[in-house]
Amino acid sequence: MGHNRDDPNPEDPMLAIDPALIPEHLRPVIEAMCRTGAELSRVIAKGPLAGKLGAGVGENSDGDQQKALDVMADEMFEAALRGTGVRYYASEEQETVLTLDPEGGYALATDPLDGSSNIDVNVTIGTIFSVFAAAESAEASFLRPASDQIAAGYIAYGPQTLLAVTFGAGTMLFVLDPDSGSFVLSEDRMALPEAAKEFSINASNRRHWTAPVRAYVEECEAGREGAKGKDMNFRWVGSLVAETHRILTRGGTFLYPADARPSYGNGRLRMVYEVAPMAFLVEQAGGKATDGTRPILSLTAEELHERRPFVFGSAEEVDRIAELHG
Ligand SMILES: O=P(O)(O)OC[C@H]1O[C@](O)(COP(=O)(O)O)[C@@H](O)[C@@H]1O
Ligand SMILES: [Mg+2]
Ligand SMILES: [Mg+2]
Repeated sequence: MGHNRDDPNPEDPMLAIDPALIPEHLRPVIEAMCRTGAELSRVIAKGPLAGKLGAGVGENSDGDQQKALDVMADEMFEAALRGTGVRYYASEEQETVLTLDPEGGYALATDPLDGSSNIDVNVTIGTIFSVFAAAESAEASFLRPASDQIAAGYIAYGPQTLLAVTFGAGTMLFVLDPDSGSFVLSEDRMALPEAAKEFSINASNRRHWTAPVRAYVEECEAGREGAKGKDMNFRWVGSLVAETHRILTRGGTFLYPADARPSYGNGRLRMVYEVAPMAFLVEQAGGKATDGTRPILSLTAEELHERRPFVFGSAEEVDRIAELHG
C-alpha cells in the first residue's frame, strides 16, 4: 500500500525508502523528502486534473515568477520536514531561512520545484536538496564551503520518479515503485562516464557568452573535423534535474555560464540549493563540477540566493573547459 495524501495513516508501517541504506542520523530527514516526493509525483502525474499547476501566483525573492506548483511543493516539504531534526529550512521560494526545530541538528536547503517552465508541458521536473550539519546560526549553516555538505540529492519527476542521493560515499539511485509508494535501490554507485558525446547549454544566449565558452561550444560543433576529433550531440531540456540525471547516466557536459546579460554576471543557477548539491552528486559519481575553473566544492556562498556559473559533467570535458579559460 502506498501513501495516500487524502487518507494519511500514521500507523502505516510502510516506509518510503529502506532505512538500512540511509545513515541512521539522517533517516527521518530523507524519509520525509522521499514521502513528500512520492506525494508530489502523484500531483504532477495528474497534471491539469490537479488544477492549474503552472499558473503564475507571484514572484520569489529572486524576482523569478512563482508558479502554483513551486509554492505547493515548498509548503509540502516545509511541513513534512517539521519534527525530523531540521533546524534551518532554506528554500528558493522563501526569502529568508525558517527555523523549523530549534533543537534540530540539520540545515536543509531546497529548490522544491526545479524546471518550472516545464510544468505545463509534461517534461521532467524535479526537487533538489542539500543538507549541512546545523551551525550556531542560519547564516553559518548555509554560507560555508560546499564541501561541508553531508548529504545532497534530487528527485526527478519524469517517466519514472527517481531519487539520486549521496552521503559522501558514492551516489545512489532509487526508483519510486508506484505500486508500493517506496523508493527502491536501482544503482548503488552511479558512475558518470569520463568521456562525453553530448553537451548542454542554452544556445540562444550565444551572443552574450564569454570567449572561452564560445570556444568550447565551437569545438563541440566542429565535431570530428575539429580539435576534438569526434562528433558531439546537443541536448537542452531546461530542467537542471533532468539534465543532471542524463549526464550522470550517460556522460556529457552542462554549462550555465556567466554571460553579458544584465543580472547574468554569475549565470542563472543558485549556489546553495542548485549548484552545490548537484556538484556533490556529480563528484561522488566520478564527474567534475566547477564554476568554469574552480571546483564548486571548494567555494563558499556569501548569500543565500546567490548565483554561480556552473559547469559539470564528464571529467575530460570539464578539464578542457577550464583549460580554455586559461
Ligand atoms: O530558461 P533557461 O535560461 O534556459 O534556464 C534553464 C534553467 O533554469 C532552471 O529552470 C532554474 O530552476 P527553477 O525552475 O527552479 O527556477 C533550471 O532548471 C534550468 O537549468
Ligand atoms: Mg531550479
Ligand atoms: Mg525552483
